[in-house]
Amino acid sequence: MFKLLKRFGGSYRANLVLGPLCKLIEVVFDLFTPIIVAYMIDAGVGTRSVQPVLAGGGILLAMAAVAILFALACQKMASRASQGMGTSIRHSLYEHINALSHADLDRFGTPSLTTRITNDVNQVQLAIALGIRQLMRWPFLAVGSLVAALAIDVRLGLIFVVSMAVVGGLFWFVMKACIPYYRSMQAKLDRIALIVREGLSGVRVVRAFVREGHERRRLADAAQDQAATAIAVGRLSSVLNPVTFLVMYLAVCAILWAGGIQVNIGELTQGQVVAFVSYMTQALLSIVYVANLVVVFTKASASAARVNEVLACQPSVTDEGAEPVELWSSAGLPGAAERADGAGLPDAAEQAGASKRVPTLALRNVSFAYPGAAADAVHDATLTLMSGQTLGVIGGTGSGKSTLVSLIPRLYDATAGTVEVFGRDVRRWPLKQLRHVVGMVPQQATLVSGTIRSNLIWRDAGATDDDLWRALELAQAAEFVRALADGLNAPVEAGGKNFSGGQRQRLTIARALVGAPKLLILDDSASALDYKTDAALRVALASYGRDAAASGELPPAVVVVSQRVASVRAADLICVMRRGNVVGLGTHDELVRACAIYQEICASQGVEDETVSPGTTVSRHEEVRHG
Ligand SMILES: Nc1ncnc2c1ncn2[C@@H]1O[C@H](COP(=O)(O)OP(=O)(O)OP(=O)(O)O)[C@@H](O)[C@H]1O
Repeated sequence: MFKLLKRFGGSYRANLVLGPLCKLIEVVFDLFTPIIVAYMIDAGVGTRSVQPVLAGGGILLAMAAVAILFALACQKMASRASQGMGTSIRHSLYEHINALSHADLDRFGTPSLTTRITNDVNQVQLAIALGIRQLMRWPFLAVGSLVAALAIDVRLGLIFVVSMAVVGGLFWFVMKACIPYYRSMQAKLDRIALIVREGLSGVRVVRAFVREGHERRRLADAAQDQAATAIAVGRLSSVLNPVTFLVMYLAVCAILWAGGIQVNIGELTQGQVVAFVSYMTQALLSIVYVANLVVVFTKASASAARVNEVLACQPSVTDEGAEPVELWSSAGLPGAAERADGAGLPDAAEQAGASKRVPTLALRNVSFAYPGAAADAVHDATLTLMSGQTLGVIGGTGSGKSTLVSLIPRLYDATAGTVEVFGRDVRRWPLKQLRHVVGMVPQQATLVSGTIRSNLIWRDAGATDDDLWRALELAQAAEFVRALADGLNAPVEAGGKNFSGGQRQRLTIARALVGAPKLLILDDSASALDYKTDAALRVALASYGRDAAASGELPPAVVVVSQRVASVRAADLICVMRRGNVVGLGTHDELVRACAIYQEICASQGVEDETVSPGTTVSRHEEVRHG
C-alpha cells in the first residue's frame, strides 16, 4: 500500500495531508461537545437559567457549522485523491499489462489481471478515501475521549479503561482470526471471475454441448467456496457488535451508579457524569470503526500486493539492445546495414535485388518451451524464407505450429537459437518496427467494438479508404462489407459478434494487410472459410505478391499455418510439424515422396497425388531439407 502511495500519491500530496487535518479539526469539536453540554446542564438546567443553555447551544451550532465546512473539505480532498490515484493506478496497470509478453500474461492469467485492474484497484481506492476521512478520526477520538474522561474523574476512568481494554482485546483477537480469510477472499474472487469469463465467452459452445448445468454448478461451487469464507468471517465477527454494546451499556450502568454516588456527595456534577458517559460511548464506538478500518486496510493491502506484483513484473520481451532499423520509405524495407555483405544500397532497384539475397525470415535451430513445461513446444527448427515465397506450416493439433510462428513477431522469445527477419535477430529489432514489418493474423479472430474502419486501421492509422478496400478485396471481405449499409463505417460489436466466424477471419486478414507487411503470417486464420473462399484468398495473395514485384517493390513473404493440405499445397516450402519437431521440409511433391507424416495427413484428407503410390513406404521422412 505504501509503495502505491509513494508511486502515485505525488500529485495528491496536499490532499493526503490537508484532508486528515480537516478531519482532526472536526474531531476537536467532537471532543469539546460533551464539555459544552455539561456546562449547559450544570449552569443552565441545574439552575433553571436559560442564558447558559442559549449560549452553549449557540456555540454548538457554530461548531457544527464550522465542522460541516471542514468535513466537506475533507470529503472533497478524499474523493479527489482516491479517484485520481485509482485512475492513475488503473492506467499504469493497463499500460504495463500491454507491455508484458505472452509468457508474462500466461503467468498471471487474464481473469486474475481483470480482477486486479478492477476489484483490487477499487479496494485500494476505498482504503485511500477512508484513510483520509477516518484513519485519523477514530483513533484520535478514542484517545481524546479517554484523556478527557480521565480529566473529569480518574476513579470513574477505571471503568472506562477496563471496558476499553475488554472491547479492544476482543477486537484484536477476532481481527487476527479474520485477516487470513480476508486475504484468501481475493484469490477466490479470481476463480469466480475465471469461471464467469469462460462461461460467458464460450456461451455458444456451452449451449451447443448442453453444458449449462455443468457451468452453473462450477460457478455455484466457486461462489459457495467464496461464500463459505465470507460466512466464516461473518461468524467470527458477529460477536463483535453485541459484545461491544453489552460492555458499553454495562459500563454506562456502572458509571451512572458510581457517578450518581459522587454527585450525591458533591464530588461530581450531573453535567460531568453526562459528559463522561458521552466520552465513553464515543471511545467504544471508535473501536468499532477502527476495526472496520482494519478490515478495509487488510483487504486493501492484499489488493495492493497483487497490483504491485503486476507492476513489478519486468516484461520479458523488451526493446533492450534494439537499434532502429533504417526503413526505406518507398518500400518499407530494412536498410543497407541489414545486408548480408553490409555493402551500401544506392538505389531502389539495387535495394530490391540485394534484399532478395537476405532472407525475409530465417529460423536457426530455434527451440521454445513454455514456462514450466517439461518439453519444448518447438524443438530445433531451422528454415529460411525469401521475399515473395510462401511457407506452409502443417501438422496435427498441438504439434507446435502456432508456437513456431508466434516467435517471429516476438509474442514469445525463443529459448534457444535465433529468429531473424531480414537478416537481423528479432531481439535486435525495435518491437514496434518489427510488428509493423510482420503482419500477423492470429488463430483467434479478434475484433473490438467500433467500426470496420476502426478495426482495420490498427497497423496504419493513416490508411486511406483505397488502402482499406484493397486490403478487403485481397482478404475476400470486400463483397460483404460493400453490402453493409454503412460500408467501412458499419458498426462492429464487442468481439465482432455481429459477424460470422468466416467474416471475422476475413476482416482480421484485411487488418493485417493494411500497412503492407513484408512478412504476412496467417495462423490458421482461414479455417472458418469455405474451400472456394480459401482458394480465392490464396490466389489473391499470390497475385498481390506478383503485382508488388512487378512494380519494383519487395513482395511479401507469406507464412500460412493450416491443418488443410489444400491451404499449403502450393506453398514454395512446407514445414511439417509433429510434437514440436520439424519432421519434413520441402515442397508438396517432395514431401509426398519423402515424409510419411505428410503422407498420413494427405491420406487422412483424401488428397490424391500421382507422386505417391498406395502403400509406398517412406523411410527417410525424418530427413528435412533446410531452405
Ligand atoms: N500458453 C501456453 N502455455 C503452455 N503451453 C502451451 C501454451 N500454448 C500452447 N501450449 C502447448 O504447446 C504445444 C503446442 O501448441 P500450439 O498451439 O503451438 O499447437 P498447434 O500446432 O498450433 O495446435 P492447433 O493446430 O491445435 O492450434 C501444445 O502441447 C500446447 O499444449
